[in-house]
Amino acid sequence: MTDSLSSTDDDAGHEPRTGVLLVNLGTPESPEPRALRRYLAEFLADRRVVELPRALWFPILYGIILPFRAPRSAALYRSIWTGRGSPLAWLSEDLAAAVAARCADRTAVALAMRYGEPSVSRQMRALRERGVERLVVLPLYPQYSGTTTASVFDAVTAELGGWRRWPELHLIPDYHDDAAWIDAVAGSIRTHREAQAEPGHLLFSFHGIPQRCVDRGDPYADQCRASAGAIARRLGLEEADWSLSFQSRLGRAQWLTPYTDQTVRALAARGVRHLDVVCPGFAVDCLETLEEIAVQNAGFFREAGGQSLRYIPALNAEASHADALAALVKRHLDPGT
Ligand SMILES: C=CC1=C(C)c2cc3[nH]c(cc4nc(cc5[nH]c(cc1n2)c(C)c5CCC(=O)O)C(CCC(=O)O)=C4C)c(C)c3C=C
Ligand SMILES: [Fe+2]
Ligand SMILES: [Fe+2]
Repeated sequence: MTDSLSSTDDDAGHEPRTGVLLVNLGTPESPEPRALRRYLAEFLADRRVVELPRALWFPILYGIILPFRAPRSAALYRSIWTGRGSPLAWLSEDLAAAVAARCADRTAVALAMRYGEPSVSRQMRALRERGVERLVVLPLYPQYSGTTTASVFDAVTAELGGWRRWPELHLIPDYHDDAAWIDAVAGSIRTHREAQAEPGHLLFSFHGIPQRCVDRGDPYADQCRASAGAIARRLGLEEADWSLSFQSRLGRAQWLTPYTDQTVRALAARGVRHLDVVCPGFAVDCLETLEEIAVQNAGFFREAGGQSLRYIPALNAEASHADALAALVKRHLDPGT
């Protein structure tokens, strides 16, 4: 655990000890089919992620999806694996350490994964052992979705179901329009584009969700559009300079459109030679950015006649990112500041 609790804090007055739980999605433990099966089985059995009746879904999951997808996904993960393991895991750890360094005394910061380890339960218990009486939960998803954010909150409240004494609990549902976060993303885009000889068209690509979720009231798509609009305005872009699309579709149902793969092909066909792609729904880089965008979609763009697709990395553990998240937590606890 990363924290700023020190031995002298016990004498520091009446402020409750605060815990900040950052939660990301999770990632397989190794890029091997067995680990992928375990990870995907937990992820795709979550009712927040796949809403089909279990009697219908489990035979498809165990009979078709896991046997076919686990080896294929393992090979993709192998292509992005590093000496420190899965990028999502260690980039999230580095981000949590950077946020902890910016938090007040008597504040402990922990990182949990919704699927796999370290689990939400384990990290909540660790914070309890540190004497935390006030808990802030910040899912590392800028835009709220029932499929991601609500699933994190489910895990938190399921763990609390077994606690005699609840902490003072604060849930941060999203930060899609947070000014400091918008500035951080815009600043990163500007820096990357200024380093290019020729400016490109800017594509905002967000992870998709099934259209049905949005039809039933999920605010995710509206928040993605609001984030992209605010970042584009901050950059002073004209409407014609940027586009928005949704990636990572799974299965045959209708997902949010336009799809990223079709969009990059259409932009190339329209004569766009250089395409800058940014994924502001991902706090840190992961399979869906490093492989799906930077490799797979870069290939689609070139096949369709484009010259170069330039992926702009996630904010990861950058100072501007940690500053924005630490300020978000602080403001949530002290709205006057
Ligand atoms: C950023 C927000 C995310 C939303 C919304 C989301 C919805 C969603 N995802 C799936 C299925 C899969 N996603 C996978 C990987 C993955 N997804 C996110 C984030 C969101 N998902 C991240 C950060 C990652 C990368 C994890 C990593 O280890 O790097 C995968 C696994 C990879 C693969 O096999 O392709 C699946 C499967 C659904 C069904 C869904 C909404 C219903
Ligand atoms: Fe609160
Ligand atoms: Fe996903």
